[in-house]
Amino acid sequence: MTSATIIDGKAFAAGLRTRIATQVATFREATGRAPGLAVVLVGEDPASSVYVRSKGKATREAGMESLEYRLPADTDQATLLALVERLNADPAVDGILVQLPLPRQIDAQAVIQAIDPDKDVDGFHPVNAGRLATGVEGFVPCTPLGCLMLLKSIHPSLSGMNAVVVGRSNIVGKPMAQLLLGESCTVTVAHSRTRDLAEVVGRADIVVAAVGVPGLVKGAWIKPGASVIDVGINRTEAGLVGDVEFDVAATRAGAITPVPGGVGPMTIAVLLRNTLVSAGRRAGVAINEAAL
Ligand SMILES: Nc1nc2c(c(=O)[nH]1)N[C@@H](CN(C=O)c1ccc(C(=O)N[C@@H](CCC(=O)O)C(=O)O)cc1)CN2
Repeated sequence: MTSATIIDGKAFAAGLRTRIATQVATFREATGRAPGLAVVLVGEDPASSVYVRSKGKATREAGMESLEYRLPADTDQATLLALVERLNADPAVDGILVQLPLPRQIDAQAVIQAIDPDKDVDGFHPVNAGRLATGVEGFVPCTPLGCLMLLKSIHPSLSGMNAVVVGRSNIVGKPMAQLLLGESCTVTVAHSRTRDLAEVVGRADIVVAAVGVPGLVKGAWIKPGASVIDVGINRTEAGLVGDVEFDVAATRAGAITPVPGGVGPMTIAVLLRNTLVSAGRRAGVAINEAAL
């Protein structure tokens, strides 16, 4: 029996997108132009193509300008870097995003590092990782910031809570840990070499699972009443599943995100938020971030 509150990320993201659209309209009145987001897709990975299409649609629905660049799968690194340089120099572009994963002939780190950190609305550039780690204003990666927003909708203060992040990727695990530390949580980052994961997870008031292994986090490990955020999006024969064994976890957790409809929709909504914030900073127009 499900006893947990199911955190409706789809509804939360829809509300965020509406609030963003309101401030985009104000920005347009003040500047006479729309915030611009450039999205670059290399190749035809089916999931990436869907995400890029969704980003373009959401960008336009928020009243922003969407610039889409679709390059063939055999694009070489120099061509991609030249496009990034062009976008860096374009005053109509407030945010640049190169969809990941990239084909193997391209060094993703080199591409990320070529993006102007002040247009890096993905928050993947090492400058933005450093800003997050040191508490300086920058851009925070969309998925972990979306997870934090969902958590704060349940617990307005996270101070003093034990948080366990399962996964140590640069895109989710590490920035998630930094964000939770910034909220005064006691943070543990668990990974593939962690001993006794069950015991580590069992101590957590907050569990964020971001490993990409279907059902790795067992429901029986969850401390009764804990909040569980499942970042996993795994395509299996049974359909789309997360990293958490949802059915059992939902009988123990206080609150839990579903897959799909939990964290996923927040990724695109936060991308729009970061683009609006970037446009505001670049144009010297105040954006009310607290109202987003
Ligand atoms: N440059 C980037 N690349 C990638 C990112 C990113 O943030 N920046 N994240 C992911 C993919 N992603 C956005 O790009 C993304 C993933 C999932 C969803 C989403 O809404 N998921 C739905 C399920 C959709 C489905 O059926 O596949 C859900 O969980 O409900 C949106 C965006 C990797 N690459």
